[in-house]
Amino acid sequence: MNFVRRFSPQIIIAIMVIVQIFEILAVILSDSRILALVYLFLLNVIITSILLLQTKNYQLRRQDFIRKINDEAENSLNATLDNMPIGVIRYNKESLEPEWFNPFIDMVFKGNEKILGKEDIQAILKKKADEQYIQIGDQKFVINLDDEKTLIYLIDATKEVAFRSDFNDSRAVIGSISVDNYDDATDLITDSERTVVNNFIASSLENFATKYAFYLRRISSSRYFFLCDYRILDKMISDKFSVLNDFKTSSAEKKIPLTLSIGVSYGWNDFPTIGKTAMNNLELAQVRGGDQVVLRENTEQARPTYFGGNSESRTQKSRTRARAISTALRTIISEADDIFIVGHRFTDMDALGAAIAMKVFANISGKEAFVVYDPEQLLPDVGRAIDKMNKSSDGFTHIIRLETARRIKKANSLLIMVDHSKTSQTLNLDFYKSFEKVVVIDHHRRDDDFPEQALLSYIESSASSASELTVELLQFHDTNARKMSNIEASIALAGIEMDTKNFTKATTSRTFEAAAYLRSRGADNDLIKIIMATDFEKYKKVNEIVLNSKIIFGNIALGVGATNQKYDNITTAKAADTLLDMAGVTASFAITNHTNGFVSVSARSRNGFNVQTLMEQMGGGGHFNNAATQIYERTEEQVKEELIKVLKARFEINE
Ligand SMILES: Nc1ncnc2c1ncn2[C@@H]1O[C@H](COP(=O)(O)O[C@H]2[C@@H](O)[C@H](n3cnc4c(N)ncnc43)O[C@@H]2COP(=O)(O)O)[C@@H](O)[C@H]1O
Ligand SMILES: [Mn+2]
Repeated sequence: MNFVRRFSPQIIIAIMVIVQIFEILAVILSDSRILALVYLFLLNVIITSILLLQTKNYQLRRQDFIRKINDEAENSLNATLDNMPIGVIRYNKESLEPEWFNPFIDMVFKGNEKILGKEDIQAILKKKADEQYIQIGDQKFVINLDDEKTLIYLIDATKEVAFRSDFNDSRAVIGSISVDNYDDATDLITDSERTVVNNFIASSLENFATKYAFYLRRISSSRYFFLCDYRILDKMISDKFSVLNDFKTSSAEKKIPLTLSIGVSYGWNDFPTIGKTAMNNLELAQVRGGDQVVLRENTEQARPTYFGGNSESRTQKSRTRARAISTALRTIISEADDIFIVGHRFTDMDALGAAIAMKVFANISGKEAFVVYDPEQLLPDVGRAIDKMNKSSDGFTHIIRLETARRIKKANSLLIMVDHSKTSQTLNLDFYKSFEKVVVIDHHRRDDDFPEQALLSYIESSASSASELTVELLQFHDTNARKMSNIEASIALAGIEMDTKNFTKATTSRTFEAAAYLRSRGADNDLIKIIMATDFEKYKKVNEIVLNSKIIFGNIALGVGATNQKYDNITTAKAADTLLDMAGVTASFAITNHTNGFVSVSARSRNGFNVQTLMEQMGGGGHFNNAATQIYERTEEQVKEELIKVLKARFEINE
């Protein structure tokens, strides 16, 4: 009864009064009832007609009204599209040509003296796929996409981005600086010379602080810390922490062999944990060989970024640390039921030699110890060494297979990881995970994939080999309780020989001391030669890679295996070793298809060329001049291209 609402109450009362009057008149004036009924009928017809007319008028007026509202809405939508600070673009799905856009888009693009074109649509769609803002002129826009209607909405986010960047820039940064090699460099000098060194360090670091305007504080002659915000850290990152090089160069000019290790962390609030992360980063920078910055945000999932690392590790002259580690290790071993020792995957001679030295160490402490190997990952020379051990007169040699180790391991057993510190490189990840107590002894630069709960870690990247490190620990623990057998000493010496390429690389006086100790324990050169002998067919395969090599960038040798052939680690490693022996070669790389389905790269270098960081960029690692990587789902050719790209970036060659 909508139409009734159109009459006001006064009109309805007036109509009803009139009707009432007419009805009274009709009854009074009519001579008969029939006539009265006729009058009343006519009256009803008139009233009904009035009401019907009223309804029709109302409906017509209502349609006009709706039409008017629609017109107004459309006008204001157009006005909004024309005036709102949001860009709308419709594009052709196939050609990506723009079909229509609102005046705002016209204004943004014209303001930048551009006409919206297909390439702009492509750029917008790409940015959207990368979940990024698009920058047009000085403005930044968030992109919203309606795929179905091929509509792009660009929402101005310039202020939001600026605000966010201001916000991020104000994150707190804590840095911890340590001068590498300070103790050794100042050990034997006079007090006045030491003052010169201290002044040099202080003034260099003050210059660093003034250049970037951060707060620097000295803790001791070789330790400093600094505070700043992310805006300042960002500048240091852009300069790739040039302070490392500046410091190294000017200290070399002054004939002071010093470098810096810096640990930096940043984040929101929680300053104690930012500081703690910075300290952990500093430790990581030092064990990776120093002369570098390790930067990691103070969040669980953040990964470290490395800068520098362009110096080879300096030998720690002092053996105090080795003695302290030897003592700490003795305590840990004495608290365990028994000891299991593992090397890395495809355990090599150095890992086996180190494991055997650790087995003897545990035996001297009165504990039963087992060297674990995996027959599925057995290198020929390691296989020969294990055979020799098993045939020796020592009886049960305690060199056991992985499956046996799994069976006999106890809840309170200790795992010693030798010659590796990355959990991803351990002989068997599940076996590693089954231990609550872990010790790590390694000569590789430490990486982030480090065992979380290591009770003790002894990482000395300046040592030639893991065998050298463990033999040194053993020397501090040598008693008459249990002596190394001839075969054990031979295998440990074979480990040192393998990693030093027969004492031609990475040796220090400590390497020769360890070797001399092993000789005194009966290490036998003939036996070592038999164990380390090269298989004739393997030798031919090494040559296959060497013959298929060329010199790139003037002094880099790059050898590639035959595409239809598969090679094992050692063949690839030996090819890289051989290539490095060529005259004028500073670094060598061998790329092959590995028997296990990935593409393998072995990298070797000399003269201060860091191949570790190169291999890290390609997902691998290793040491400063002996590194490698394994790459899945790529061809040899693709890996070669990637390596060349990484080398170009190293040499700052633009494509
Ligand atoms: N993914 C990785 N992450 C971190 N570090 C890695 C990774 N992959 C390899 N590495 C480390 O890189 C170096 C070099 O490895 P490589 O395979 O090129 O060479 C090693 C052995 O294959 C090789 N080797 C073993 N036996 C012999 C032998 N009889 N003659 C010649 N060469 C041999 O020597 C390298 C052993 O190096 P070590 O383990 O550091 O002692 C290496 O450090 C990997 O751990
Ligand atoms: Mn090894």
